Amino acid sequence: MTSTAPHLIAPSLLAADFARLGEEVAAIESAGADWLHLDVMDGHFVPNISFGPAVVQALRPHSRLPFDVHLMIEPVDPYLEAFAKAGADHITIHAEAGPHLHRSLQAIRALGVKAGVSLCPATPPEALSQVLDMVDLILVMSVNPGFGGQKFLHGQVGKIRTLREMINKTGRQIRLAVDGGIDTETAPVAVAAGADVLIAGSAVYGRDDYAAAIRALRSA
Ligand SMILES: O=C(CO)[C@H](O)[C@H](O)COP(=O)(O)O
Ligand SMILES: [Co+2]
Repeated sequence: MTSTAPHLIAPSLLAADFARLGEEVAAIESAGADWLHLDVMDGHFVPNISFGPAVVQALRPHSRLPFDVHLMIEPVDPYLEAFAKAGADHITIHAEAGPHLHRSLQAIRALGVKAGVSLCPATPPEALSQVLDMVDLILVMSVNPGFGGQKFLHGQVGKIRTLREMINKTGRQIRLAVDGGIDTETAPVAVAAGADVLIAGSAVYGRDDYAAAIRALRSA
């Protein structure tokens, strides 16, 4: 079962040149990206540290693209307002990042931001069965979160398929994103399973020609 919505390409800033972030954000909009994916890592929930709300806020004037903020942090609740104020359009939290997923999703919605929830590779799709009415976006991690440039875990494809079926049954418009190891070989696999947002770091920011890389993913 595939999605009827147009597929979106969301380059991940994690693979950009951190010394030139403003230019990198503007360049990816000109290259035809649909969203900008921003990976926030805390060195606690994941074994890496990236950037926080101050960087998101500094980048906001450089692009009109929707800012898709992927929070790999624990706890999340104390930081939601800061990311919303910084200019996040979507805030995605991890189902594994605390015992009160429902409360955190309520808090995101109360901030007027689209609410997303992400699943690590070891978490089953059923973890979301009680919150499907509260989410605008589901993000399947096809690598273990924390680093760019890892290999796509093909064992996650069945989960993408199951989540597509769960989403279609709701009748709600919920985007299904796949994040990690997406390139021209794995993008068609993810889309065939039902994904409609492709998040790609190395396969876009790791290339010289961003527009060509985005076109290649779109047509793959
Ligand atoms: O959330 C992430 C890592 O935790 C990144 O979004 C993801 O890994 C993108 O990088 P790549 O396309 O290079 O795998
Ligand atoms: Co991400």
